Amino acid sequence: MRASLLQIAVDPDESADSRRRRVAALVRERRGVDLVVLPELWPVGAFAYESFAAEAEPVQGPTFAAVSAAARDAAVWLHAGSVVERAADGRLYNTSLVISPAGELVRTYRKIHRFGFDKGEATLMAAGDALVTVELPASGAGPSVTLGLATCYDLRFPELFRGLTDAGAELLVVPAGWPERRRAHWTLLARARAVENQAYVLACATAGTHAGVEQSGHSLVVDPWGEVLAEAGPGEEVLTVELDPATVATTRERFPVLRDRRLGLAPPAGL
Ligand SMILES: O=C(O)CCC(=O)C(=O)O
Repeated sequence: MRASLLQIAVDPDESADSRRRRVAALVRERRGVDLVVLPELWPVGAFAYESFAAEAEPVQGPTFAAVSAAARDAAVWLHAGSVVERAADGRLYNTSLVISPAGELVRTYRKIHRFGFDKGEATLMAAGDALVTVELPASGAGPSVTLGLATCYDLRFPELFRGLTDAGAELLVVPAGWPERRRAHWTLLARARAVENQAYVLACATAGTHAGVEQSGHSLVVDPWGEVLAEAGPGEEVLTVELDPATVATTRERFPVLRDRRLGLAPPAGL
């Protein structure tokens, strides 16, 4: 299968509406690939905390309207990155959307680990509490493949990814708005999650600078052996890779580390 990661620049001189139109046009250009992935909170900017409330939208709000039509026109599966969701009870969530080639919303994922410690997203947004996978059905000569969903800061929590692996995930998809100053962690953790779960990692970051935070760019795709198949530079870029989902099963068969897990170990003895 072919996948494209759209590493979108998020800069303050472009409105969310203008970026939605621009991103929809980029998605339309991806006709012919199977899966397109967008970054975290690209309409508003992951660090534009002051704009979260004003730019919050329902799951099927303006971002969904713009990109679902583009997914349908291009006939691609679209992981649309995330939006600031305003839920029915008024709470905000960092919510990812997965859209079918027919333009239908098939799955949402509310970011589980909120970034900022006692500030920013961690105080402005509510946390999701459910693991989410989505199976893309077989198409043409390609087999079905199961995506496991995570968002940005989630990348630091290996147990979430192990849970996705246990639920059958073969491609771990991680939209992000990762700061440049911690880029070394981004690439290291993306490779670690691929190696330890023997799965593909598709990690799609933003570029540009917003709210004074320079974004890392350097989206990357890692194979189940931990090899980086492709890595973007710092600016806006489309990264397209060829993946073979069968590699996940063959890697797990030939080097069956997951089989050697020891669950239910006794806790350390007390004093
Ligand atoms: O963990 C990090 O260093 C960055 C996380 C982050 O920026 C986010 O989750 O929005």
